[in-house]
Amino acid sequence: MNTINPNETNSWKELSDHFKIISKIHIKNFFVKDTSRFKNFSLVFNNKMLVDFSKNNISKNTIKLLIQLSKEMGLEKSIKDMFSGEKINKTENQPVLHIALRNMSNNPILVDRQNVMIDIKNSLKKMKVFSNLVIKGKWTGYTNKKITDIVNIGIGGSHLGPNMVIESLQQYRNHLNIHFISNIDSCNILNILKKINFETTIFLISSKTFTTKETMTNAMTIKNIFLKKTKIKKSLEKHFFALTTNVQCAENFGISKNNIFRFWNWVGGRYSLWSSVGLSISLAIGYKNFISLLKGAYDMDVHFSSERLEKNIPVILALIGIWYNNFFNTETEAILPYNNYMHKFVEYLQQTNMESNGKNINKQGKKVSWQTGPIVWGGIGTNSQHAFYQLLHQGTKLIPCDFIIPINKTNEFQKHNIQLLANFLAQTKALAFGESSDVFEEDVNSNIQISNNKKLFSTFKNFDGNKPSNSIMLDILDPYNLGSLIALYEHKTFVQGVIFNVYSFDQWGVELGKKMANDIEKSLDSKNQFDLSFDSSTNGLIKFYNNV
Ligand SMILES: O=P(O)(O)OC[C@H]1O[C@H](O)[C@H](O)[C@@H](O)[C@@H]1O
Repeated sequence: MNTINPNETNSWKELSDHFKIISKIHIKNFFVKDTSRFKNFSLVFNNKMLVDFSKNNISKNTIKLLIQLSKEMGLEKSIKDMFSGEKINKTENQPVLHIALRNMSNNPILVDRQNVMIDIKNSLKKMKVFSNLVIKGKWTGYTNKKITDIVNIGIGGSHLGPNMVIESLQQYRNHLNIHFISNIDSCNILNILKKINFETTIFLISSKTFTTKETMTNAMTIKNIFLKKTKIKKSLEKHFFALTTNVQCAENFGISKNNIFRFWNWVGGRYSLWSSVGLSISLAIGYKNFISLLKGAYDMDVHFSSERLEKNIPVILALIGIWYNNFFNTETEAILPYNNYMHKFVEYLQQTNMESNGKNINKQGKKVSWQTGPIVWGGIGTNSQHAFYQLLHQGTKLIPCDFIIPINKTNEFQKHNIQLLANFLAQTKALAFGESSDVFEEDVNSNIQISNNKKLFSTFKNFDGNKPSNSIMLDILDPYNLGSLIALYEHKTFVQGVIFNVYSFDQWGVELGKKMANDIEKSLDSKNQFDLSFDSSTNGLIKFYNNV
């Protein structure tokens, strides 16, 4: 195991010195000095994805030093360890093998000397058969009607991935309506109940552990309402399914054996959309498209595990992220997809990144003295341009951005597509290069007496530029490219975790809140006379609730 901290490496010291030079250079000057800047700082994946990282505060030497850092932190070995099924999730004593779920090669992947590919292939077969039956109307409900609606009941990784993929791939959707119940807030259930007919709806209870409170409470409520209506216990067999690693708990809940779609403990919750947790995806867009999604991710896995670091897209994006996070001390990064269907992408990435690398203890159990995972946020373009871009352009915070756009030339609204692309290009250009306020003077309303205030007025309109961004262009938004894009961000997160020297595949930070919620829930039970043995704030809030 690597035992070095990033800030103890030689590269870190070199990068700190290098930062003092680079931080004084405006991005536009890198372009002046190097007329082949785009060529030198962009990579193409499979002729389908272009990653332009030229509009960053980096030189060739920056990349060289960052790669040196990754080598000192043992990145190459860490990649090998993950792909060969080593138990790299040490705090849970598990391998991390979402890459096995999309392994399209014939190579076996071993966990405790067992080839997991056999179970994975069987699971895929089961998903294929079931998806086809439902889509073709051959799986019917308890009154023999065809299925029209699917409700996925799950939260966190058992919700965000499938929800994001299904939203992003709207254009590949079939006739099935897909709904998600995730929140314990009863508004969520009530809203979905208004839309569905139990006779034609199936429920996928999606939970790796099958113990998550929200999911179990929601599933039990739905089951009770369902049985009240059907009055036949056997009707559950036609309508209730489990996507889980915990077969026993699913059976105890009343799910029949055949209706359990298994996956395994070595799949992290936030990396589980490739497993049976993706059943809602396979139902929504068809099994063939689900396989294309996996294939896109697999090709990115091959690129990530075999390409040299200098040309490795997830590695380069991860290192640029480290450069800002740890040397420029930026606290956040913005993800800005220019595609309306991708409106759930940021929410999904927040879990991937922030749950993985939001850690303050290193692999040796010591408090870190360097910054770890950034705050990930963002929104879709062009809407966000009219909401928060003001701060990106003229605020006091430096926010590195990823602009993402799938090219769209096919539909009849070409004017819209062109305007969308023009905005995408204009924003990254404005951020990087800025513009002197003189350019705007001719726009100034002639009624305004600007002569005295001219200087003052123009400062408000000044764009300093020098704001970094990556541009990611996809040749189309299809299952294959979306798979590649998701895998790219998964691996970026992994690389950063290696460099931060933290364990990226556990999430102990979510436990305390869950435990406290259980204790407080008991005290809210009126039978217990509102136990007020907490701190004065919690007690005060409970008293207010009690008196309303
Ligand atoms: O799939 P489940 O076991 O129900 O877990 C659902 C989610 O809850 C947990 O609190 C974790 O923070 C997530 O990583 C996980 O995806």
